[in-house]
Amino acid sequence: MSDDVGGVQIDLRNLTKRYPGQAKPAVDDVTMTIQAGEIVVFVGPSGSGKTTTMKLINRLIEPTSGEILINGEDARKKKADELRRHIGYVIQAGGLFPHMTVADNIAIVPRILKWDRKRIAERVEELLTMVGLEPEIYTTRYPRQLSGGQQQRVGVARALAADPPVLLMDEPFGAVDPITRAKLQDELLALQDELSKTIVFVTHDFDEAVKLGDRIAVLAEGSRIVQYAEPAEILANPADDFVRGFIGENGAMKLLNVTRVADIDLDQALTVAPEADAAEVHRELADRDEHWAVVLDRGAGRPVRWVNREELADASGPVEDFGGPVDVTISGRSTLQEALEALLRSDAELVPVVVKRRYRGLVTLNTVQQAIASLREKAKRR
Ligand SMILES: Nc1ncnc2c1ncn2[C@@H]1O[C@H](COP(=O)(O)OP(=O)(O)OP(=O)(O)O)[C@@H](O)[C@H]1O
Repeated sequence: MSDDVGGVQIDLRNLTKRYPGQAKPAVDDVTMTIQAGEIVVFVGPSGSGKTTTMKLINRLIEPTSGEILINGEDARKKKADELRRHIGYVIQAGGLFPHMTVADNIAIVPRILKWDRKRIAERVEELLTMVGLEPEIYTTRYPRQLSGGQQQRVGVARALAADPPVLLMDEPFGAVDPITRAKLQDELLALQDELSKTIVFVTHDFDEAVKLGDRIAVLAEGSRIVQYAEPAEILANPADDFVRGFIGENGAMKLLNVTRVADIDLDQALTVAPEADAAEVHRELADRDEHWAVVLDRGAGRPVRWVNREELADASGPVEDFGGPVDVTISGRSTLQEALEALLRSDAELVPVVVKRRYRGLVTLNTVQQAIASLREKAKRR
């Protein structure tokens, strides 16, 4: 995420919504802080109150009691219309007006704000480009002439029109096929890298929450917050069986997917120069009771070969004549899942990690296992 945070903090304080005629409140005394520039995902079963909580933020629904502070200011003290101009809102299938062109849909808020024609046209063009739709083709189309994914992109463009600090997204990608959905998710993350809005995102899909969320709020009935934490922490240490139920069977695999190689303790094997004496390397490995050495090239510090101790028994001459070439390396940005994939794909028992072309350490099956164990430990201590 960029340092330049475009979003603002949102505070919900003892927020309650009781619909008329309902025995239980849909939102029951919810208190939480949504930090500026973060994507916070609400996940929870149908009827838990996710949508109601979201609509309380832009006052499409008025609370029965409690407070909503946006950038420290009481949302209820503002005119609802005025408030909504600073909060973009995206719903399933984009929620576009069918009788308006793409350009007119996007221009709704700028027109209310009385921008001049030229400024609006420029903004529409800029936004369409930003969401990956060619302005020349799409400005004059009507929503029915667009695919589901394209409608969704226009919905996002419309929500961003007046550059609001806050975006509310209510199951925006629920109505598109899985491939388009994954693409839209990637696009949202790329946009967010640039814009750093404060985004509240509702979904019932835990995998979507893990992919998009800086933080996930797992909600139960009454919008009760069962756990509110970073995805890795929830995966490593689910608060209870309710959260575990949401994660599903393969929580450990999902944890591999949200953990980056740069953030774990790597194995540190002996590193040697290509011309190092094989017998000496063997002795040193035996002394250290280690199995592998990594040969780094001269100067650049890139891993070029790996050798194991057994191969070096009775060997003589330069170590570069032994062992095998390093043909797979991974970067610090890779996920543990990608590291595991690389390990299983290659014949090697280890995969060197290379950051800025320099060797940093190794990933082995043991490294992966240790990393998961230590993530769990850390999450428990919190
Ligand atoms: N306008 C309304 N009048 C009365 N009850 C309502 C109204 N809207 C929602 N509810 C009730 O409030 C509770 C929370 O609904 P809400 O739509 O916020 O849940 P949700 O978690 O978003 O559900 P879903 O995932 O199915 O969209 C539900 O019990 C619902 O029946």
